[in-house]
Amino acid sequence: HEKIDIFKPDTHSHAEFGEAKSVRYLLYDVNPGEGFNLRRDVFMRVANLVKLLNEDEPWVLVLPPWGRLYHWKSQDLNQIKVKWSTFFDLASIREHIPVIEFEDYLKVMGEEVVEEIYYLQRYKEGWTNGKWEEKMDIRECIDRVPYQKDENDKWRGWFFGYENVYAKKFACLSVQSEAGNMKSFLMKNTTSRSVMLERAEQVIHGQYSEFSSMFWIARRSMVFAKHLRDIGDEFRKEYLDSTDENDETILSNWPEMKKNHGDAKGGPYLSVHLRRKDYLYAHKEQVPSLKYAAKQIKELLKKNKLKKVFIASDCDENDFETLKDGGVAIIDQWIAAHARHFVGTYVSTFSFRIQEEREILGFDPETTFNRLCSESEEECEQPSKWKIVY
Ligand SMILES: C[C@@H]1O[C@H](OP(=O)(O)OP(=O)(O)OC[C@H]2O[C@@H](n3cnc4c(=O)[nH]c(N)nc43)[C@H](O)[C@@H]2O)[C@@H](O)[C@H](O)[C@@H]1O
Repeated sequence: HEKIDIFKPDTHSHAEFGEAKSVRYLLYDVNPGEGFNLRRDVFMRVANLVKLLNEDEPWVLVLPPWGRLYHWKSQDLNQIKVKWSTFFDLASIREHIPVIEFEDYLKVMGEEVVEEIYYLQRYKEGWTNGKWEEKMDIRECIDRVPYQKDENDKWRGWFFGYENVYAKKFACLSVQSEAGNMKSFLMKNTTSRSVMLERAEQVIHGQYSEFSSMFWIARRSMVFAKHLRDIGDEFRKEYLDSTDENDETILSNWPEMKKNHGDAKGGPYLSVHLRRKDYLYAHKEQVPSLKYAAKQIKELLKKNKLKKVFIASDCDENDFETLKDGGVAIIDQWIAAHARHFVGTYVSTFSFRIQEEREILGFDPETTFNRLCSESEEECEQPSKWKIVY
């Protein structure tokens, strides 16, 4: 079973670690309230942790099936146990680290089990003396945790909708840490074949922030699945006169792809990410009315000498048909990422992911780091420019 071929021959082979070190599996999950695009950010942190672990031991990251997402409202679609390959190109991710789908992990284990779970939580006492200090300690659980021991001493909880899965060990771990610093904890304090970090969003990027190449390597490896890109490309061609050849947005294998700002021209359209729903009350000071959004869009079209606009939105009118909600959102992002000029919504991670995609494609940052303003803002601060680093 261990021989499942997820280690690319050119990265880490089992032999490199000697026969004594058998493969270990890292699982993780995120607070159920978090949206798709924040989850992608958490993936990057955990992926880089696995990258670091692989310097010393062969670890494989188990990709947490998508499902039960707060924003995925289409009722008639079966939206749990959704594989990562539905949305992402696993071969591209494997150029960075070894990964495996949860279903395949269960097959490898031969039993529906996770050996140990650490439920990450904050420190009860908060930050002491106001300064950040890296630390982690096994502590009593602060919140009521969604895992309980059954009569056979098996820990039961939500394992992505797989009902028979259980854990052998469970503990709460208070953390104030960069993801990368979990490495020594895992190597010193755990020995089981599989370890799960629950509430993985508790660890931060740290030195692997947007400003470092490590962040961007993980980000670049998250290539969208080809079947979704194809739908987006078809749409661009048919309705927006946009092709990669004309727009200079040809995607190559990410480790070889290195673009300069301004290399990409983009399709002859303006793209807008117009976030509505919860943002209408959560960020009401910074989110425009539809009328004011239309006014800004008209001005931008004129200024950029463009005639067409592509609007990605979570507004109710969208007809999602039979595509899964996550799939539609990816196609929206893909199309928005290929426009000559982009304007997003204040602090939306959905907009941030589009901006990163445009950095990878090589757009001039002036065409990327923009957002819509609300009529009530006196000063409409534009997003910071998180430029790609190689
Ligand atoms: C700070 C963060 O704010 C977050 O929202 P935010 O950033 O907009 O970004 P997301 O976390 O992705 O949440 C928005 C979700 O709404 C849908 N959605 C938003 N915009 C569009 C769009 O243009 N087209 C389509 N098709 N779908 C869209 C999509 O399912 C997406 O995952 C919270 O969800 C996070 O958990 C976190 O708290």
